[in-house]
Amino acid sequence: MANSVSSPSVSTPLSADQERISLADAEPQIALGALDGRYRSAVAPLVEHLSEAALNRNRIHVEVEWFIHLCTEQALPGLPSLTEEQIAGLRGIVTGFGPEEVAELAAIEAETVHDVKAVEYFIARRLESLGLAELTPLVHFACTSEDINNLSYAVGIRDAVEQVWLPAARSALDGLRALASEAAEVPMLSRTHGQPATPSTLGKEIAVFVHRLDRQLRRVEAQEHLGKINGATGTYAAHLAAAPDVDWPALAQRFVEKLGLTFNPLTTQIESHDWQAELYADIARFNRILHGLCVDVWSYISIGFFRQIPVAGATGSSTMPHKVNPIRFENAEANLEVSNALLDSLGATLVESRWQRDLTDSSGQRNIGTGIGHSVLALSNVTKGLKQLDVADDVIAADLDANWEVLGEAVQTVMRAESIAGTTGMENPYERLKELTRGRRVDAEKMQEFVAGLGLSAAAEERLKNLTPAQYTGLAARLAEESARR
Ligand SMILES: O=C(O)C[C@H](Nc1ncnc2c1ncn2[C@@H]1O[C@H](COP(=O)(O)O)[C@@H](O)[C@H]1O)C(=O)O
Repeated sequence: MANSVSSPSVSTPLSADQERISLADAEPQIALGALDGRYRSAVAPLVEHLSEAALNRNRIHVEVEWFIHLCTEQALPGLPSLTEEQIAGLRGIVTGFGPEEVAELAAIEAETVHDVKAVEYFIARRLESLGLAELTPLVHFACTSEDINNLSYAVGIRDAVEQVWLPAARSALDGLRALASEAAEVPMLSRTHGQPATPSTLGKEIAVFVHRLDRQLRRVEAQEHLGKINGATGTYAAHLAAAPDVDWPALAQRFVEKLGLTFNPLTTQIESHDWQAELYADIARFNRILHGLCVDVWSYISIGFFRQIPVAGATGSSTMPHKVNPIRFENAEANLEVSNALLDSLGATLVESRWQRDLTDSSGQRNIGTGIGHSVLALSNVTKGLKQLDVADDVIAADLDANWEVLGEAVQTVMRAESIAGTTGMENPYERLKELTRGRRVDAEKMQEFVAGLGLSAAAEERLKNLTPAQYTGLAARLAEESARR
């Protein structure tokens, strides 16, 4: 039979010949990325530490402190002692670095086509008004750009993690701890392989995540931030050429430690970035565990174990008015995945550099803020999502009551103990319970009838007669409570 479907129209698409207002040229600029667009408010605190402007402010900070350090240490003949006022003036270049200065620096960089050289010229411009014009050669003295960059990144990453990521992670953990404690005694059917298994409590299952996330968080807290300032190939060659009698490694170490960093004594041109890879691996592992939590909570919501508290005025679905969707956890899942894609890539690529350096790390590191930003965004959504959950004890209880066969494990284990204690008739406990329960639904009556017919000792029979799936939770409540208190 001939095809009766007519061929598609070849008329011009509707918008092709229509003029549109350019979004790319709009002022103020429209963000390309989601973090600077719809999610800006959740990640704005990171701008202080990991934006390009913050990197430049940190570069100015490092250059200025190096200038002061060289004077304080009298590293070169002829260096003056700086007055308090001059030191304050120099540090004022850092504190006064705002939007106008960002634009000024960008204009200098447009000429130098070298970002760190632009910072050097920017500082030099300001020395005159501080009465320090004759010390212009001291700016960036004996430094290669990476001396400034590695220290600036280390300061920025440290501050971003300490002041933004860790507090966000701790907030999410506080929410989880509260849930673990609230649901510590709520018995819940477990599902291993997705099939009914020995019950637990909802709180204990959440506490497992708290415990795991907390361990990763402690690794992040303990992370060292390494820095170096040893010249173009890590040999202090220029330093020694200019001032042979100075103990430059010791002077450099004092400087790095003054910045609150750990001294790296041996490098090529670049700080090796191994500590960054360690940090990103730890954050990525934290992200992965949190992703697991989001998936589990999503699934518990889906089977009704959590009810979501509707937010006044909010809409679930654009067409199905009854719905409250678990969007906070879904958003977090997606952002944790994006975060890890970047953090994994950074961790893998930053630790390699050809010979004494290549510049791939420079371009890669521009994405640190985005990598950490997507994790911060996910954390903020998890924290919000947890606040909108209500434990549905009734649904969880009904699920448990429909699965008495999970007591099979308890009965066969008691029978083994009875057999060892000398009670007769306890042969083949596992096999007998398998016959009763495997792949079958067993209700309370059937299970109790089975137990009564076993010939157990009076004490064991009493214990099993009173056991329900809801009571067969072992130490789950205690484990959850102890963990929530830690
Ligand atoms: O102290 C130095 O500069 C030594 C030099 N190595 C470099 N070290 C650090 N930065 C350098 C280097 N080379 C270039 N650039 C400048 O890096 C910027 C790279 O820009 P992007 O690709 O956007 O990250 C961009 O601004 C580049 O100009 C060397 O020859 O070994």
